[in-house]
Amino acid sequence: MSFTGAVKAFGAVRAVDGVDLRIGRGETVALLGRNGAGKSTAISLLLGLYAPDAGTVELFGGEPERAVRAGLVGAMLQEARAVPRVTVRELVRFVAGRYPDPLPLQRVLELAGITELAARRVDRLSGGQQQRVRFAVALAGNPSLLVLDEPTAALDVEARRAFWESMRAYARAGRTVLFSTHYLEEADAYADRILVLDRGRIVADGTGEQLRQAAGGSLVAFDLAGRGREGLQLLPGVRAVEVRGDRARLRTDDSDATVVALAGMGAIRNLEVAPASLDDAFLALTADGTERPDSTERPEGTGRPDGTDGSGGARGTDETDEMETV
Ligand SMILES: Nc1ncnc2c1ncn2[C@@H]1O[C@H](COP(=O)(O)OP(=O)(O)OP(=O)(O)O)[C@@H](O)[C@H]1O
Repeated sequence: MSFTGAVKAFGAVRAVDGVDLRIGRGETVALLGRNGAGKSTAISLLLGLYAPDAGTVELFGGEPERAVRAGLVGAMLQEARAVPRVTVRELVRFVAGRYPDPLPLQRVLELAGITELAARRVDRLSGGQQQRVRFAVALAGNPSLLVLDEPTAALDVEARRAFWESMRAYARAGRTVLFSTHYLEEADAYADRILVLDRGRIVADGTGEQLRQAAGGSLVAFDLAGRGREGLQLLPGVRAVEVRGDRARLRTDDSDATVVALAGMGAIRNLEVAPASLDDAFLALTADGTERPDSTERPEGTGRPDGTDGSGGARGTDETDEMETV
């Protein structure tokens, strides 16, 4: 799948604002971004629901619509209204029947965790149950690419865990999965690659670890014990300083150097060093302040992920042409 300079605007709002992107076969990719960042619009472009105003979007080497019609894509969108009167089984069977090589019905119901709901009417299910039915509908055709827009938004903790297990089982068989989410920990745990979208642009592209690095590798916290914050910003490695009450938190690229400098100042009361969380990374990447990289370039330290098997080393952008693209 590829986006090349893709733009989609609604009046003055550029919901997708010049996105360049390639996703290879077999990748599991998370799309992260604040409300209104452009995730759903990007997904709609990918599925051919919108045509780009500028640039191109390709799926399986051609127009998205063609790939969708050929049954290569299964999608779970945010606001599908339940079809009245049909049962879960009837709906899933109907959808599966429209694909050339569907999964067996029982398998779909099992993967979506709705075996016991099969005889129930779709329009009488709870929000979370309907969401699982939408997942079943997306899976039914055994698509090569699964696109999921906030798939776990209405799910309880148990259903969420079951959902991710099924998604993983599906992805393990070599399928490509693209999902959007607001849950950073889900992106970190289940995607090999995280794309952060902000105001219609991709501001980061890498593994969770790479994003954490890009945001500033570590957090160093200590008690100010009455001293001021002056000079902390200038300590080696420090990128950002936050003071709450008597406690200072420094985001640093080089925690060793920062700690040595703090020790030299005698500022080591209740000293703590912790890796930056993905939340920190996300906030740094999408904040309105100066910390946000204000171009479409990847922030330093991010790049294409090296996959999760640890065998391949980092994939440079210059190799992307060799990637087998969805
Ligand atoms: N059909 C539309 N008409 C007008 N504006 C739209 C339309 N769809 C999206 N937008 C605008 O485009 C921007 C991106 O919206 P989009 O739904 O893609 O964001 P999102 O990242 O999916 O947000 P959320 O996390 O809230 O679902 C927003 O400013 C939104 O208001």
